Amino acid sequence: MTKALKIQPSELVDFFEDGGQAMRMNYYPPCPQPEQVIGLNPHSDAGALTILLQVNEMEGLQIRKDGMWIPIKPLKDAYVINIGDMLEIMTNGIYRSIEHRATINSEKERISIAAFHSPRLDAIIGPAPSLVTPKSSAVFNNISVQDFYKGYFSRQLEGKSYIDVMRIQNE
Ligand SMILES: O=C(O)CCC(=O)C(=O)O
Ligand SMILES: [Fe+2]
Repeated sequence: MTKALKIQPSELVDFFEDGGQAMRMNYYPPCPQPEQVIGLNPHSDAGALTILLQVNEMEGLQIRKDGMWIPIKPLKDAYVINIGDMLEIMTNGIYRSIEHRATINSEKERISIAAFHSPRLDAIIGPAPSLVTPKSSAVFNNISVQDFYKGYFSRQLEGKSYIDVMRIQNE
């Protein structure tokens, strides 16, 4: 990733030396009226990278692309890798976090396991210094990882609205 971005490895890698991994298992029971409910509200993940397994290969995960919801069909033994908000901030918006949601079906339960990877909690994250140039100014403010999570978990999941709070406003 640092090669692709043409930045020093230390500008990304050091943040993950004592980084965190958190895991969530999601169980979505079937519902006779699936169009009336949502499994997981539209959101982007807070951390840097998420590795997601659609355990029993039931459809339900959708990503938002150009304003449309696109289903991500489960592939056997394959993981889905999602970019989270913190990686969007650290790459100054070059890698964009993906908005996604989970829907419910009427026939069978759906199970997924997500592993969220995050910089160490006491780090201050912001756009990598060499991605901020006179031609491409910083798009996001710096914030501590702890404060980022505090803000993220004290709000409702609502698309990508939280990362906008970190955006530098140009008058
Ligand atoms: O169930 C899924 O496929 C998505 C889960 C998810 O987005 C999450 O746990 O953050
Ligand atoms: Fe998610």
